[in-house]
Amino acid sequence: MFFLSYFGGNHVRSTTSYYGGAGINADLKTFHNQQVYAATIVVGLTAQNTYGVQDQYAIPTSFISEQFKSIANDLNIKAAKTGALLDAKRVHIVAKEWQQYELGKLVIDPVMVAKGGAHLLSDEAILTMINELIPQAYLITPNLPEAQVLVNQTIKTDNDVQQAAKKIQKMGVRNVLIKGGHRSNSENNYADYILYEDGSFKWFVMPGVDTNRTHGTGDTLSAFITANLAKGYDLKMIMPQAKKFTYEAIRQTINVGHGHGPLNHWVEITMERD
Ligand SMILES: Nc1ncnc2c1ncn2[C@@H]1O[C@H](COP(=O)(O)OP(=O)(O)OP(=O)(O)O)[C@@H](O)[C@H]1O
Ligand SMILES: Cc1ncc(COP(=O)(O)O)c(N)n1
Repeated sequence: MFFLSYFGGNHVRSTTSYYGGAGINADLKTFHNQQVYAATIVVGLTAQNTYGVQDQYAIPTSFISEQFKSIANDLNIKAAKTGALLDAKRVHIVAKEWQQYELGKLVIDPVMVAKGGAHLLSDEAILTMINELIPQAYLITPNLPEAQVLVNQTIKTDNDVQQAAKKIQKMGVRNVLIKGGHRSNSENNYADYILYEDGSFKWFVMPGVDTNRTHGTGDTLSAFITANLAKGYDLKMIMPQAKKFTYEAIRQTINVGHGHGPLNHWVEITMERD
């Protein structure tokens, strides 16, 4: 799924999940926290909770196109993000519609597999994403397993991460953020790596929080970035605050559900204030 947000002329988008922790819900909560107006284009629905994804339902492509038209004919969109796009047909329609309209900066969160193991992007959709969507994007934010699939290589060392980011950038996306939530180091730190469009790069390192309440961490990080791109902030300024927001949303835990719980989207980290 996939959706949009809007702030006095700005827009964002993402995925859906209906118990409230990941996908569209994590995105909407983050956009609201960051004070951007959020609107959505829903590409698919999931039945899920903190135990996992129980079912999913793909929205007909004609209806996805109709949603694009409704949004583009009315709102002044400045940035948008994708979430789970499910299959090749849906990646194709999103890429095609994106090309038609002026919708600002596109952030791709290439959601492939949910924490519980459910596949939210088919194998054949990955090629469509590489060929049709990635070349249109301002930023892509794969986690380590997703980066491995995109480059078709195992990623173990810091050097592997850097090489993978270069390879993904060559696919046509301007900036590449490889999230490190699936690989803590010997000091229990999680390191995210970003390769910027000017060729410079940076590692963002934060201590690991010992918790299983990490449902929607990637959605939250990419939604924070998208919201602040919509507000006009520079990506290099946004990154440290995005990492801090996600870290605090994990650390200041809330007790919801019995499995992989959601983050705390009430934390107060903004671009203006720590
Ligand atoms: N236990 C943790 N403690 C601290 N930071 C974490 C932890 N788990 C993940 N992170 C951070 O959360 C962000 C998201 O990374 P991650 O690799 O988990 O994304 P993801 O797998 O796409 O998440 P999701 O699929 O839940 O949306 C990164 O900044 C990562 O470093
Ligand atoms: C619709 C949707 N989008 C994204 C995720 C990723 O979140 P996680 O990996 O934490 O399960 C999800 N579970 N559901």
